[in-house]
Amino acid sequence: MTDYAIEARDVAVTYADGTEAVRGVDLLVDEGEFFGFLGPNGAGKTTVIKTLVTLLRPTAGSVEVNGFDAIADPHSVRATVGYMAQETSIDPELTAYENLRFACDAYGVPKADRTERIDELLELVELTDVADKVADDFSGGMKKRLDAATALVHRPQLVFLDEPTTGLDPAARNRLWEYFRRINDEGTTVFLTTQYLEEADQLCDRLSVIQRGRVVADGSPAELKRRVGGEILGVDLADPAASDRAATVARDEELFAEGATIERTESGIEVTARDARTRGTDLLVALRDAGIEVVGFDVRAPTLDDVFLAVTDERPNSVEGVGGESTAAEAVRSKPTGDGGTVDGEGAETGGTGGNR
Ligand SMILES: Nc1ncnc2c1ncn2[C@@H]1O[C@H](COP(=O)(O)OP(=O)(O)OP(=O)(O)O)[C@@H](O)[C@H]1O
Repeated sequence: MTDYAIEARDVAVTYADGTEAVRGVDLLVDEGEFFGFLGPNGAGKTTVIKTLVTLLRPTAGSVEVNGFDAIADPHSVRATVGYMAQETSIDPELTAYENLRFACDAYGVPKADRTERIDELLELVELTDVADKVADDFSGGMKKRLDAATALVHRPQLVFLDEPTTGLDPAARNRLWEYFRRINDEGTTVFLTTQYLEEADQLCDRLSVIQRGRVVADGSPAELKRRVGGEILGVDLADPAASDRAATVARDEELFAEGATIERTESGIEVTARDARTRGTDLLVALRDAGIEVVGFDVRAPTLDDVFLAVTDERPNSVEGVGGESTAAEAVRSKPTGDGGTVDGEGAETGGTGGNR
């Protein structure tokens, strides 16, 4: 047994059609941690989750979940995890209550606990009033809420939530966040993927970012934001078409510290720099001297959106860094220690195998 809820090393998954979905992924998640797993569409998040919950067998590498070997002992893994998949697992012909009772059966929840557990979960996901209605009549959001509840009936040691709040309105999302926090506070390890970076920021102790099947960054939200390399100065121009010229002005080596990045935006430019706040007014003066009219500006701390865009290089209209070779992407990718980082792995030839929960 380890103290890790998840210890995955050098994991590769190649699908039967030859798609190398995951390569050389290392993931170490501590017991009790609230862990976020982010990445663009098709990066390999669901493939990793399915491997961790034993629905897919890795092509290479080792996976231990809650101290059990996922390849040699998948049943023990499944008994100790909950999994809320992206695609619904609820039965549309059953009522909300019946779906939860069915999940209690499937997960072996003691009979004496079931009524209280189901009532609590129905209330949590705001379905108490429709407990006796069939799920087929539910909206997409209601189905999602019911789905989340079914993954939690057995109070698993570790729960995988694959985009659990997609499609929920903010109030329902907030209620789920509260519940996820509460179960995490009670000791449940949470492994979350989400398309809402604010959600990851609010909830997660630590994050990994996966891109094209490889982990490209990890750290706490605060660490990752620090690695963006300073604060972000946004400048709005009267004529956004002047953003090229404005970027050239901002690239002047006299202006910002080494490592700054300048990017064009729809309304002007954005400068990410350690000294963005103190040197911002110098940039405004330089722009005025160049005959470029500024209509607004602000300085803000980086968000996880900035981290994500920097690390995945997906921010449009990116302009090269100034006065040095470092860019925001490189800064975020560089890690102080070697654990949990990117490891090159060879794709093996066998495809993944499916299984049941
Ligand atoms: N059954 C499959 N057979 C072949 N390729 C697959 C299969 N499932 C997924 N893939 C491919 O593997 C890669 C990773 O997919 P995966 O669903 O794990 O990504 P993801 O990060 O979860 O994406 P999303 O955010 O869109 O759900 C993609 O290129 C995808 O097309």
